[in-house]
Amino acid sequence: MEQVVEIKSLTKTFKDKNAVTDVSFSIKRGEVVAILGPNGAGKTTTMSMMLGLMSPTKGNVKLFGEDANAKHVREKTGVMLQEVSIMDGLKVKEIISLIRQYYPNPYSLDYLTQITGLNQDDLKKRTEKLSGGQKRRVGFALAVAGNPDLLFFDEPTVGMDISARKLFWKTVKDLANQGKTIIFSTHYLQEADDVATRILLFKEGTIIADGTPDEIKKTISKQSVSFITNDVIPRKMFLEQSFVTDMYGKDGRIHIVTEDTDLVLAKIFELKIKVNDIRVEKGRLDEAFEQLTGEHKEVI
Ligand SMILES: Nc1ncnc2c1ncn2[C@@H]1O[C@H](COP(=O)(O)OP(=O)(O)OP(=O)(O)O)[C@@H](O)[C@H]1O
Repeated sequence: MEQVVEIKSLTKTFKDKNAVTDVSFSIKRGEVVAILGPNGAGKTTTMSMMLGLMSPTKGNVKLFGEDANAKHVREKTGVMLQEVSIMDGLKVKEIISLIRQYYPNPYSLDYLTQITGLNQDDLKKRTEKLSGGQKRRVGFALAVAGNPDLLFFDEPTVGMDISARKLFWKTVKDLANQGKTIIFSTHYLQEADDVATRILLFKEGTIIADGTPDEIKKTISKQSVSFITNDVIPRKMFLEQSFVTDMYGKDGRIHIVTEDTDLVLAKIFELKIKVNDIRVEKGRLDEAFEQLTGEHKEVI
């Protein structure tokens, strides 16, 4: 299958701090890739380099086998950044029409209004009079206007209300079904789980996991048993059990990460530990995220 994005040994250093360190990956046509990671993990920096908006300190980026700034690469690429900046002084309809003109095979204005939920009143508004949420809808329309093969969205749903979000993801799925390649960053893990065919998980400037949401959940996120207790938990004894892989406290609950929740429950009952509100949890993406990025732990 055609490689749309190829990134080799990408590094970006700001003063003497590495924001991105030796990152390599490629993305094929039709993939929907979520870029996840905690704040400061290097997601935006990587996206900026992919788009040719920032030059790498080392390594290189190819989009459609060429430089991201090449004219016909730009014609095939649509972008919606975190800060949607739209030219003031124009009506929404005028700016969408203006952007459509740059492209050889743009979507119709009707299609763009339908997929973004902009109504006739919105189209007549001057861009500086738009609310934050309306601005994002316009930003989305502008990103898609040229009927691009490759779309980048940096935290696209921040500031969108629930109906705008729903419509946005429905459209992304429709665009993916048309064979478009889509790359987005988000802090809403459910969005990645629902929409992405692949997740790239960043931490401290490197990729620490790369796979489908199911692969990431299955291979890394273990099952766990969690509960509330006032008893002293024999931590060392639990950690010595072959089926226990981790144990930690979070939000007043003890979590025992395991390959076999039945054995953990049996142990709890055998030891007669007084526990309340027992929850047995199978792998979830947020757990995988927490385990992989180490964002959850308190010492117990
Ligand atoms: N222009 C800059 N100058 C100096 N340091 C920068 C610059 N841009 C980013 N950084 C640093 O690079 C690191 C990665 O930042 P980046 O914005 O790529 O993270 P991110 O994963 O997108 O985070 P967030 O989820 O908060 O948007 C951070 O430590 C950040 O402080």
